[in-house]
Amino acid sequence: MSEQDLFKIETNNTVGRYSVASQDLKPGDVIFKEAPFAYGPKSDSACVCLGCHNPVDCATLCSKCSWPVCGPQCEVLSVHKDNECDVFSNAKVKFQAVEDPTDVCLQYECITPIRVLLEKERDQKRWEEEVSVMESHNEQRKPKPIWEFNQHNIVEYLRGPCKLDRFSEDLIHTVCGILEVNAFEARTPNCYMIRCLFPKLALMSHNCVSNIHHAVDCHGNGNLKDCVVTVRAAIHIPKGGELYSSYTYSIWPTLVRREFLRESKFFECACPRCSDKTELGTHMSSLKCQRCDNGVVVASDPLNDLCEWNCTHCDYKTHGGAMRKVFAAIQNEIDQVEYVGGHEGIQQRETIFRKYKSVLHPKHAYMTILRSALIQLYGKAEGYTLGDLPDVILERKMELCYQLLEVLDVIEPGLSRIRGITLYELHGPIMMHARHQYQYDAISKDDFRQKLKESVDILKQAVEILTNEPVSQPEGQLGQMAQTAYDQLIENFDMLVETAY
Ligand SMILES: C[S@@+](CC[C@H](N)C(=O)[O-])C[C@H]1O[C@@H](n2cnc3c(N)ncnc32)[C@H](O)[C@@H]1O
Repeated sequence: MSEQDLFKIETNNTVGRYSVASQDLKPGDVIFKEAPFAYGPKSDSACVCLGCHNPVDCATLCSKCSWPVCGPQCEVLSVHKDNECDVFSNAKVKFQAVEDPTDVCLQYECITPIRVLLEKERDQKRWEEEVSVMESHNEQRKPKPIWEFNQHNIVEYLRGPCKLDRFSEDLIHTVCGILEVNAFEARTPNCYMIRCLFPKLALMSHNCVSNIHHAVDCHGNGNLKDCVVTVRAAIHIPKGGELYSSYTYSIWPTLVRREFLRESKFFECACPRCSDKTELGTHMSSLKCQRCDNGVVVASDPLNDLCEWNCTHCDYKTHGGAMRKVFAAIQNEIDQVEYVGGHEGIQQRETIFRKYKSVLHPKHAYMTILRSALIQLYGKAEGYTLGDLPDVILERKMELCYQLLEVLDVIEPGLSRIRGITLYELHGPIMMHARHQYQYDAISKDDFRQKLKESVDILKQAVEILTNEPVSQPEGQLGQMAQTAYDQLIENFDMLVETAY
């Protein structure tokens, strides 16, 4: 079946163009695959190689244009050679040395817009049909500081020193807007972030609970087919059902998601999750009431950021503005430990977890974010590998996984990457814990067999999700590992039961 059969484009006054399924879709069905129109460094990028997009120290420069690359193998990659390299070398625009190559490098702001503009000239048809019609929100962006920033760092730079004055100011601003509103992040094989303009993927409307799954397969070989996205149904989608992706981090609370969408995508999200005081029963925005101890504090009108927040049991009330401050403070605390790994990372996150346990609903977004990080650390951090963990920590890891999955089943249903990873993280502790219990005579052989089967079933679900991920990415590699582990477990199941004691 051709991809045109799987979705079609419709239009309405609220979202503009959007996509609907043109037939019933089941989880995992490939809706389409596409190569980007262009890809390149993100806005606010640090210095990266202009061929493979890995970070560089800027000591090695392209022999033709003198902008940063890893070496001769990267300067000849088409994504650089056929784009900015020509422009910079013809106009003799040199890269200005930077003190710290890991800082944001303003000179890089122009790279991806140049690539879009040059691709427009090479592929006029795709530009006209798929890209020129994209939303740029120029009118909303004009009064914002970003417009002036782009005028100075991109528009004037391209039309002046880069001698690209064949592109009008309006067109360059529109390209900047198209990128800001429509580009998706992807990771290079070394896991560095770039942005890609996928015109079909950008047709999907936003919903804070998405029903599609997209995975970008990036090989770093520097041509356009290098970064192909595969879009699948994450859950059952009936014929005529709208296809939704999520433009935000799904584990943020409503106030934060809506603010992000307002600021960067220029619309007020009113999806069912945002409209519901309880976030579809997850309570990812709710606080525990400090006055009555029985109720939870929820927004009276979640689509109004400044509404009153009330306790469900007593007359306690507060204000959306105050809640936003509370969320910002907690987010800040969590951000501070973002890169702290190992024992320290575990201790610091557990401390924050304990601190907010009596304040936030157990499934609150920030408790969920902490859970997700702790799950990754327990079982991997030094001194905390799965074989090292005592039962009490195995139990902690299982509890964290089950609680996280309860939330993910609602906000990331079906074939979502984070569900796959969490299921994978859960299967190991179940198996390990059951073996210990059996060895201590705390459970019978039949119970052990049952627990082992539960673990294998969970691993199977992880395999079904993660083997859809490209093997160029860590999740795809995890999928391969999970598949091997699953095959071995199935083959040796009886022997494992017999020899575990
Ligand atoms: C990536 S584009 C999606 C395609 C776009 N509708 C079009 O016609 O080109 C994102 C823009 O679509 C609109 N949009 C997407 N989802 C929306 C939603 N749930 N509510 C309102 N507007 C939405 C907003 O204007 C947003 O900036």
